[in-house]
Amino acid sequence: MSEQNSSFEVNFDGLVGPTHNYAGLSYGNVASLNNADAISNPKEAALQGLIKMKAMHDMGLKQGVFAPHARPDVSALRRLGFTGNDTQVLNKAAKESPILLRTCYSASAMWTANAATVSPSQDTTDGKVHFTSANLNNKFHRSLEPSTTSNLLKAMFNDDETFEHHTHLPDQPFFGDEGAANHTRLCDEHGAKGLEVFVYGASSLNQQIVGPSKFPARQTLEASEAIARLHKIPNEQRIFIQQNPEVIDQGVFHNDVIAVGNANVLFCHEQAFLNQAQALTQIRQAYTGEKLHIVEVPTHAVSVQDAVKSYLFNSQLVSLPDGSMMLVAPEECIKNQKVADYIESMLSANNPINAVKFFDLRQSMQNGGGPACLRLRVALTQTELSKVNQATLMSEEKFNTLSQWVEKHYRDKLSDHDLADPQLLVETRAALDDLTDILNLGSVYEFQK
Ligand SMILES: NCCC[C@H](NC(=O)CCC(=O)O)C(=O)O
Repeated sequence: MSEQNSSFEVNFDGLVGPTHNYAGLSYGNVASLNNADAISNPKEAALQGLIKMKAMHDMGLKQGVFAPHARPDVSALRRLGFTGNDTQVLNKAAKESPILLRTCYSASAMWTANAATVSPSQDTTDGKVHFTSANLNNKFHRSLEPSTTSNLLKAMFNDDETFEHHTHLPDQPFFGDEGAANHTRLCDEHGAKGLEVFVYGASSLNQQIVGPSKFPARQTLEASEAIARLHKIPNEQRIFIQQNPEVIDQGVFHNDVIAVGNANVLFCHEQAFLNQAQALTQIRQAYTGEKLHIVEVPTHAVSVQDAVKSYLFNSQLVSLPDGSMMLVAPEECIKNQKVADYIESMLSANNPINAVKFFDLRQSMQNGGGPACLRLRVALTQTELSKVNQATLMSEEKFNTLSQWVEKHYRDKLSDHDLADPQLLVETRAALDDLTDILNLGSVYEFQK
């Protein structure tokens, strides 16, 4: 491959929105439920995210920014029967149903691993990069995301010859889709053909497939199959694997809480997949690259409970420009002795992962989102990268502008009580109006149309 058209993985991180709060909305997500009444700090949350983005950029990686959504979602509240002007709608909702008000205030779009599934041009028969926004219909607050996500994706990847955008799958549990959190791509290098691994939690049609019994399976096989079809991925370049229903019941609500892939490495817990030995054999057989490394973590080293608490597998695994591989982990991993010990032993063992960097992402972690949840990966060639909206790419200058923007517009404390304050809506709209200029997005929000 010529230097001119070398390929990269670009991570588009969700910029945490000004209404980041803890509302306990995600049944099956242990952190979200445990922190239901905590007071959030949106300013700190956004800055923690920006520091990670800047650090990735400084390591020579390609880094992008994904804008937050407009919250509160006043039109969702209107659709639910709250009437009057914006202030009246908020007042009525605060009085009649504080929980609905919380859902419409959620900043959950920050977890862009759930924004969409992306297939790079090397994997698609038409040679385009395909995007399907996730319908996220398992949780009401997240089901509000797909149309704005599509607007944003189109404003970021705005070139019809290069990028293909698909409408999210029908808004129905039958096609429950949580985006890239249940999808990974294995390949010798980012510019090579990949094997796309789709991980589902249950099937809507096949009753033989037994899902979890306590917590919901958010991704269905039928959704994953539809996406593989939409993205024009040849049969031999895709595989569908079932997540272990027992770990979903222990709080592994997305596959990226128990496994992460990068290039030719799959890093997973030994209980990640149903019938794991067989599942890994299938993956090995389907892999057409030269060498696949599977780093499987045994339960005696790290229990499922420790994996859920520390978010070890929600680390990002990235290939650095010098060809080495780094684990980008949440700080919670050092605080857990077993996990810290495991990481140390893994770095010196015979596998491609040879460095680790820890980040303080506590504000996001407390809602169940680690480093990998916060980013959407898009593998692009140099030419494709040149077609991306350049204002959405991270640089020293962009980092400074965005940090100042956060300092100017964000509150440092948000509790349930604050959500009834109509001033918060005014503040968020002013912030997002500024942001769409900074990121050159045009009018992507309903309130701007
Ligand atoms: N990939 C990480 C997603 C985390 C997200 N948490 C939330 O929506 C919590 C929101 C709250 O409880 O306020 C979820 O569960 O989908």
